[in-house]
Amino acid sequence: MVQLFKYLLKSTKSPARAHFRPSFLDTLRLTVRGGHGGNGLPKYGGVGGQGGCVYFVAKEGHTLRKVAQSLKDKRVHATSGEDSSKLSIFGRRGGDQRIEVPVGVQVYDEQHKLLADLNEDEASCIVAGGGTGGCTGNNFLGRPGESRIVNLDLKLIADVGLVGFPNAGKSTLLKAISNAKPKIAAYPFTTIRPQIGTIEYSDLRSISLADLPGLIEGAHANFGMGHKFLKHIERTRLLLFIVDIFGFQLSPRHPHRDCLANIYALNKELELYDPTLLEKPCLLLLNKMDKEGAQDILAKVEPSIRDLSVGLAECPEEVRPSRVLKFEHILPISAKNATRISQVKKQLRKTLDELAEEQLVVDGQVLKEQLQQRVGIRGPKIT
Ligand SMILES: Nc1nc2c(ncn2[C@@H]2O[C@H](COP(=O)(O)OP(=O)(O)OP(=O)(O)O)[C@@H](O)[C@H]2O)c(=O)[nH]1
Repeated sequence: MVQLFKYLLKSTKSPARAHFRPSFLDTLRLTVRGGHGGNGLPKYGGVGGQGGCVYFVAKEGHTLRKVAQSLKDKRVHATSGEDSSKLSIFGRRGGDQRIEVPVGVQVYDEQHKLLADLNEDEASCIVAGGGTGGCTGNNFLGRPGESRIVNLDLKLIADVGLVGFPNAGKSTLLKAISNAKPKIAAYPFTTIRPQIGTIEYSDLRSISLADLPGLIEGAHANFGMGHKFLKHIERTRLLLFIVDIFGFQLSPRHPHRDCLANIYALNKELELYDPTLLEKPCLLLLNKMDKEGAQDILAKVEPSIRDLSVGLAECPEEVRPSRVLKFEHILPISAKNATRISQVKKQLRKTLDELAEEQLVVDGQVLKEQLQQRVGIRGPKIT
């Protein structure tokens, strides 16, 4: 009977747990410890085996949730090195612990010092070295391995980051332009976790587009879901801003901001979070152009959007940025009716290709300088 009750309770609890469990995990804290070095054997000058180390390897498709599930107590220990013995003068090395983590993970120590940035497949780093084996230098006593607490912080890597306030139409655009299937509803904060879609082109090239939800005024100060999503923008190469042409009001307690004020507010949020974000190339989409009156608003605000510094003085002080964005392109669209979506697709591709070309030139220049330094003045002339 007791068993039956236990079983029934378990079966009623699990759906609720599953419902409340946040499905997107982007930070994880682990305790890692390298193996102890084995002891040496003074009589024969035997050397103990080195302790194994703990290392992380980035794997495409892996998630932090999988890591958390595989390490129940969030502790990882490598095994100790073998002691030296009469039969084995050199003790065997301890076994390493390999932990697979998602691509895009940054590893920090307790003092928030960056230990490694695993931003490509198969990138790896040692997070806890093994202790040295006992030998003459340490009185034949093996040393303990390194031990520390590490924080894994996942920052998504996408070519394009979609930046906009709630209800602007980010999910609708993502659905229209890519293979993603986000949830769409007529109320703010429908999207509660980052969504990534892939845009495919006829020449088989594809680019990734991340919808970064939860951006509101004050997000830079961690208001709302603040940094949880803003941090993902850092890893994108291009920012795609999207605003509702009719403006946005977060709640009846907040002021209604028109489309131009929203652009300034987005500008200010990024500036306060990390001013270097303003240096990224950016495009602007003015959404919901299918609605009545949209064309009139567009005609009125377009000149001010083309040069944001012009209307800065009239912008409400609380959303006034000190440095304004310069959009490379401005496109009025209707995400709902898929109007001008193919143009957005083309423009994204064009801008990213241009960026890649510029990067190629920079990389070439760096390589040339490195070669010149290595070969020196007596080597062959590098042109
Ligand atoms: N008329 C019109 N409505 C649109 C358009 N794009 C989106 N909407 C509507 O605007 C509402 C919000 O759209 P979403 O795509 O969920 O907006 P979001 O920016 O993802 O919102 P959050 O999930 O809160 O971040 C929905 O009711 C959409 O149907 C458009 O081009 N025209």
